[in-house]
Amino acid sequence: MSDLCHETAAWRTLERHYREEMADFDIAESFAVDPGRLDALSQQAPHLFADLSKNSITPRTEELLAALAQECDVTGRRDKMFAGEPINTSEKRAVMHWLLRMPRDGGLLREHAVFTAMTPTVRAALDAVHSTLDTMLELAEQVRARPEITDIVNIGIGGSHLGPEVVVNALADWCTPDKCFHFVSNVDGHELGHVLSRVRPESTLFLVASKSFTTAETMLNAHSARSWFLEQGGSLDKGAECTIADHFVALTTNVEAAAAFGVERTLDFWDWVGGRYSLWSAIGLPIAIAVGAQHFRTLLAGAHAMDAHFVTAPMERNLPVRLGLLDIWYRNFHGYGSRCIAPYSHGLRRLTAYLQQLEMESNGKQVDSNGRPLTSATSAVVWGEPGTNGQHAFFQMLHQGRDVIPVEFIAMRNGSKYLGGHQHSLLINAVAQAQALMTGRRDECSEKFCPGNRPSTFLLLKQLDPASLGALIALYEHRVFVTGAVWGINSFDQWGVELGKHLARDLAERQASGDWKDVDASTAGLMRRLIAADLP
Ligand SMILES: O=P(O)(O)OC[C@H]1O[C@H](O)[C@H](O)[C@@H](O)[C@@H]1O
Repeated sequence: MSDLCHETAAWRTLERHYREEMADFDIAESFAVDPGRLDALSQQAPHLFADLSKNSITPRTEELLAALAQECDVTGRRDKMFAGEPINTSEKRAVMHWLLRMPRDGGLLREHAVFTAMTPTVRAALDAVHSTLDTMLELAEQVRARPEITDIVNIGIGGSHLGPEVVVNALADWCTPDKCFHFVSNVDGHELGHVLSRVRPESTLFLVASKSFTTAETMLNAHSARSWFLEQGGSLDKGAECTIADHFVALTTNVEAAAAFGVERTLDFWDWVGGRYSLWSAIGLPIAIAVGAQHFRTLLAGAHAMDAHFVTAPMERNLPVRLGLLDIWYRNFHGYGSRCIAPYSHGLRRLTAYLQQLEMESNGKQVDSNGRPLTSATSAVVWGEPGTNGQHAFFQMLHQGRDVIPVEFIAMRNGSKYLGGHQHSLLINAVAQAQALMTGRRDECSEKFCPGNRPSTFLLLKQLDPASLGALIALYEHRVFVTGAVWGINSFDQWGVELGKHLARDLAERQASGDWKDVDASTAGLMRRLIAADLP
């Protein structure tokens, strides 16, 4: 048995199924043929309902995809992750973001082997998780109780930025109205400069969030914030009124580097928390300050419920597995190159950016975890915008363009506390778009013709609350795990990103020395133009 997915028997069967049974498949017609279609292809999962029935699949497709998952040992790989094995092979690290949301007593998994057969190392890690969590939530409550702190500035990028930003935006109804939250990530001075022009040192708390505490953008922004703080009357002197010690907190695994930077208060986490999976760790401090300890724990509980579902639900009713396999079906058998995310929610306006890192940084790889080249395509391009805005922009292409792009609708039955009457209109639009993509407009000719038969998935939450949001994000994490497991890749490293960082450092050194030897003409030419004082 080969462990390369495209060499499995299940893969060949799926190719045949695609060619022979699905070539003329029409989603709308399939509802007439199979009255049980909606029930078979939809399900309840923790905190959300998923309708997969408007996809180009049949129950038979799902059966064959499940056979592929079995042949690729998806559950075996999952169990290794939940046993704390070093499945991030290139960095020799365990992958245990799920541990960050496991209750001390194992919660929903207390009678499952994940908890009962936990190794002493993982058990010790769980203890450390809870002790840091308690400290973090205590600190969050202290900050919430300080009325003089009116602004929280989170300085971080990638995983140390996107998750907290998504959650704080999404949980706006739960956030303290007493404080303003600013998320600074770009090294473009405009971003930090703009924030600093609107805050005062004595009323601002800076959170320097960086797993490595070496990321160039974050370090430059943190140093600039520190200089600004001192220039504006802040002090290094512990006896002073407005001190760095009181106004800067570091969130990192690199405690030494944070101390060297001069931050006294550090919340740490561990190398087994991947950056893009870190919002549940100390990186979540801005969230905890925004929503408070209790709601942060509820966010964790929602994610834990999805973890338990992923670990215990049978394959055919396991939502992360079903969605992950659907992604394989579209990417590898239909050849669709992208997937559109359409959250019908202003609160989720940054979700797509978050998912772009989660999916494309995890699974945008071309070798498997043993370094063998993959001939099958991997991560699709993930893109999108909230509805209904997207309807007035790119939805035209989704309906009538030549490319078929599966769409993911995410909606909440209950809306924001503001202007509740708008929610109905928002939801109707989401459902109508999914319907229009499927049915098209086939009775018209030429310009008005819409082909229809365009797939979509509909995820429905009761409301955008801490528990549902936790479950939704964990659902995506595990779905990415499933696709990565089928492709056999290591979803937890990011060597492509490292290349860019390395070359940026190299160019900075060359700029200082003026040595452009062995640098391609375009790169050297651009650098010379950047340096030239008399740029035309
Ligand atoms: O948290 P940091 O160590 O500063 O890293 C921030 C980000 O850096 C890089 O872009 C990595 O590819 C991301 O995965 C990471 O989240």
